[in-house]
Amino acid sequence: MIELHELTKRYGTKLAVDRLSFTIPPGVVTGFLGPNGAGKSTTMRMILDLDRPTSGRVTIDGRKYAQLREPVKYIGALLEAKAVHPGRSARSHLLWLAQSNSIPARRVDEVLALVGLQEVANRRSGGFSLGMGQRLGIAAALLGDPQILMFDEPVNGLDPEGILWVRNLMKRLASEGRTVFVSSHLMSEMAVTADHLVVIGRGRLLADLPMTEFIDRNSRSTVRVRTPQPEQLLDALSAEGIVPEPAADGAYEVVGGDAARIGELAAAGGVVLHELSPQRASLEEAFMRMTAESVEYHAAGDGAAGDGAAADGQADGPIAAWGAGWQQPSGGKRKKKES
Ligand SMILES: Nc1ncnc2c1ncn2[C@@H]1O[C@H](COP(=O)(O)OP(=O)(O)OP(=O)(O)O)[C@@H](O)[C@H]1O
Repeated sequence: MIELHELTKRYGTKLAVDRLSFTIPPGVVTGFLGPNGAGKSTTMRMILDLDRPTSGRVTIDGRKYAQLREPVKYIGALLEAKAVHPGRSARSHLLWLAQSNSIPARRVDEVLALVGLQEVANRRSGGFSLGMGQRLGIAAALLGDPQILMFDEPVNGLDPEGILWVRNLMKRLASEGRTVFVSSHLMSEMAVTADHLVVIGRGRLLADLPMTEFIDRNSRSTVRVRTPQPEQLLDALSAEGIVPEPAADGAYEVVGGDAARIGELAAAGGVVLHELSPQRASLEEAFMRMTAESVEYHAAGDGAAGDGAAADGQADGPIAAWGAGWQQPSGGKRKKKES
């Protein structure tokens, strides 16, 4: 388990991480999301004692990183920056890491097999593709067989097969009872990998809750209805004050509607339906709505928070949509990128 208590990092006048407090529990995959510059890497670096907090603290199973004997056996990490000498082979890099952390050499071959790099284990890592480099970084993180794993953008540069492999690896590690903390810009991937989400914006905690709750709380649920008898449908629904909105493709949408009730009303009115489908927002839409106010840079002319942003995902949109379990980020209007 990793615990952050009021963790803060200031670089000169820049407040990169602002009093972050949250717990990363074992047994689940915890996703770490935030717009560019939100402070994710800085937070991860402080967890690993690579950056000194300005104030606040991090504990790993109740202890500070510096108090851990042989830390790689407690916590393994893949950070974005590659830390491998390009002239070294994958095997010699891992052997060097193993020797300096009293890990038996046979573990090197185990992790090479685990990440699928056996065949290139003796090649110079300088010639590795981005994806192979990621696999080597993951192998290094797993070397000490730690109970806690942290991955910053692990699927970066991986092909679809590699992405699937990382997804299954994360899930397996969590199912073994390990703590798995992972950041990614690939929302669709995060949506199917993480069980729990921690979202930050401008260094501050925006949300800390299960994935499904994050999406449900921060999205507009709608029911799509398609019929060859639109007038009869509108009549049938109006009996209960339901007013569908026409969608661009000829269907109708009922915001906050109950699909079962709509179906019953349509049936009672003898209305033929060609479609009746509840719509669930994607993680990307929910994320865009929630972080719209805390994005550090937007392209000039970027009206919405992104393609997935709902029309009402502005000013009080994401704030109003959240209950007591989240905090409003500091700062006012979005900053436009200067060109
Ligand atoms: N060494 C540093 N010196 C000064 N400012 C820094 C330093 N490292 C990070 N920052 C600033 O702190 C803020 C947080 O950066 P950080 O890299 O942690 O964000 P991030 O969420 O990981 O972003 P990204 O998703 O783009 O990787 C940014 O505004 C960044 O410019």
